[in-house]
Amino acid sequence: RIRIQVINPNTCQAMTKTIGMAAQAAAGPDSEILAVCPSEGVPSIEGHFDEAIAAVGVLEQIKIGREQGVDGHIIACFGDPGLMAARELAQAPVIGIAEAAMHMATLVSTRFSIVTTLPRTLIIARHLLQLYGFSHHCAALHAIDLPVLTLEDGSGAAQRKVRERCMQAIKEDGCGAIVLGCGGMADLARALTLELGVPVIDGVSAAVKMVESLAELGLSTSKLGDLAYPESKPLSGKFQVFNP
Ligand SMILES: O=C(O)C[C@H]1NC(=O)NC1=O
Repeated sequence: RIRIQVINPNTCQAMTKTIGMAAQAAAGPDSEILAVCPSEGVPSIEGHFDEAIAAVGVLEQIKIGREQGVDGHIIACFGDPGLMAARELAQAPVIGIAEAAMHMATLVSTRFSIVTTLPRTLIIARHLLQLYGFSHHCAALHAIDLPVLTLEDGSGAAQRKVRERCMQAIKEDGCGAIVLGCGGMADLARALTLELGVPVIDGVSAAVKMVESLAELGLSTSKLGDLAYPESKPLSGKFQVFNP
């Protein structure tokens, strides 16, 4: 039995549910999904400041997951906030949905486009493309120019904008695949793939399959060198939660 902790780094319960359901839909019969979000923090992540705040909550959840003995952790926000810090803290694999979706897209296309939420977060996706070495694989980046939480407002407006932008990207970018740039879009990928006839990739589902693969291969985060457990020192104030 593989237990996978899926962390929505923002504190929106509805989005945590959307993400958890998408993860469960992708999970194999022997996998159990534990969908969580930080007990405190930021309701949505729409920039560098939000990411910095969210990262602490991610690390708290990583610590809890490690104590529960989970077989893998997923950071279900397209900025992959706290990913390397989480890998230092974790024993099991830690995968961010942006890296998962980008890797998957390179396996089924020569170039992919990204569709995300606010224009100001495009720079975060660009930075990740550079960091992960996928800049030359990305044809273009688009934003639907709606706040993240409109994906959970029940109007369907954000979902319609995502569909429009995907169609526009397919027409204009010369891309072979689309990466959905938000954890809250996780439930849209399968229907859009069928309707648009090109791979539309959601990082939550991609990360679930990658964690399952790593777990079954007996691979976990290397503790040799850069990702060794953090140097032990007495943390103070609100960070005492991390003291051993
Ligand atoms: O960066 C974005 O636009 C999306 C990102 N923000 C968030 O709260 N969850 C996410 O996946």
